[in-house]
Amino acid sequence: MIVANWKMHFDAKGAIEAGCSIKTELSSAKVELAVCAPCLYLKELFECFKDTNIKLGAQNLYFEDEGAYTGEISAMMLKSVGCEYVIIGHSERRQIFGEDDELVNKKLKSAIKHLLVPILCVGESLSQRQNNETFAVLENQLVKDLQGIKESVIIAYEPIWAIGSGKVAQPDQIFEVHEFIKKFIDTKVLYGGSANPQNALTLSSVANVDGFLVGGASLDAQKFKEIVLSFEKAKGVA
Ligand SMILES: O=C(CO)COP(=O)(O)O
Repeated sequence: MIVANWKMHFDAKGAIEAGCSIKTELSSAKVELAVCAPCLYLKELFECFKDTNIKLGAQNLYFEDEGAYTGEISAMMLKSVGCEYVIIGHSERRQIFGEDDELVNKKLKSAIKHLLVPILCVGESLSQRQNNETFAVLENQLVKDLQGIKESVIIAYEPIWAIGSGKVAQPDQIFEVHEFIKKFIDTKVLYGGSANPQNALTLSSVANVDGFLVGGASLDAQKFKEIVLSFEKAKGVA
């Protein structure tokens, strides 16, 4: 599965153009694809992607269904515009917006209640990796974030130091972390962090990489397509 995380990019016209390009380039892809777009553009993208294999996702939600929560968007709302996936606990939300594991857990439960498939992001910072704390950090996140949750949640391993930095994690680093996560929860584990057309084949060759969560390179349909094709080639699904 390959997921685009557009983050806070594009105006309305740009988002629809990017969505249409992805549709043109990738409607015959064999792997599962999802585009996690800014909420404003979801409804129009839903129309664009209908009758294709490209699914729609959001990048965040608030855990209550409705109420006096100015500026927030709920799982119920996302579902009503055709979302099937939602990214939860991205490191940018944890670091910039102060989301803690308790909040992430509530958000996951709300997504599941409304039949959205959550993509839970976990990952260590550079200093945590340098201090050999990677597995302790991941275990702590997984235990707290997934408390009381048995339903299928997709996990994205996103080392914070690799996000948007051009510093991609090495295959052996990814392999051992994905193995650790899969021992904890039997589910798909995606890799995220500077995945691009140049490194996609190497990263896809890591046996327990079940896909990617792609930031920067997903803004360009050609680059996104090259990542998808490399993944299909490496996994023998082309
Ligand atoms: O944060 C990411 C995806 O959620 C990764 O972003 P980049 O692919 O831009 O490094």
